[in-house]
Amino acid sequence: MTILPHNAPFTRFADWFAEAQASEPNDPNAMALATADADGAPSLRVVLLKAWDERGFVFYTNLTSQKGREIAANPRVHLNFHWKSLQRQVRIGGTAALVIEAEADAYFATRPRESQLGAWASLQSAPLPDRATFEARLADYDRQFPDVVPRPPHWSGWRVMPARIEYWQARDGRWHEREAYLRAGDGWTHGLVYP
Ligand SMILES: Cc1cc2nc3c(=O)[nH]c(=O)nc-3n(C[C@H](O)[C@H](O)[C@H](O)COP(=O)(O)O)c2cc1C
Ligand SMILES: Cc1ncc(COP(=O)(O)O)c(CN)c1O
Repeated sequence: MTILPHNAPFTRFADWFAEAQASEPNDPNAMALATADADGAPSLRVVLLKAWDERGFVFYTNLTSQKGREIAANPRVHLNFHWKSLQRQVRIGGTAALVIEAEADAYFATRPRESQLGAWASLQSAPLPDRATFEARLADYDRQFPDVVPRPPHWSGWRVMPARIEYWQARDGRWHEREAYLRAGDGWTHGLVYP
């Protein structure tokens, strides 16, 4: 099998993502993120892609959330983009690693103040007794940080470093096209998959 250059699967991602950004009415960067707990039980939720390059695909979240705890214990994850109007799906399987502090700080600084305060006030995935409790916590942090809101230590980014990337394009009669890239050393192997 041919070994393709290191950037081979990413040029297709660049094309498809640009087309999704031009055509999807909402959140073209939304992707489902699957994690598994220590017993192998899967869980799935949507997060937003905030950066990507040949190193991987970055999203930000609370590190003490369910997903944060699961990834810390088992960094093997899966991502799925479904661009409905383009009838396309991209599946990315790989391993997550925390972004460096400076990268997380730089992204956090671009977020609206309300979102920054939310990152402090939300004990993401923990039970919330009532909405007023969350609102009181938001008000507390609003007072605590009258100027710049620093990035909370429990909030950062994960970069999913892909081991497999599959591109799926719908075709008439369900005769879809599937093309998979598998990491092989410094490069990638590539092949078609039955629909
Ligand atoms: C379109 C969309 C985008 C979202 N983006 C994020 C995100 O980037 N980071 C995040 O922590 N939660 C995001 N959420 C909320 C998550 O889906 C989820 O509810 C939350 O992270 C808690 O997940 P967990 O309990 O499995 O950790 C998003 C939800 C939707 C519907
Ligand atoms: C709780 C939460 N955290 C983080 C994000 C990431 O996006 P942003 O940084 O644009 O808020 C989202 C997006 N919906 C979110 O809901």
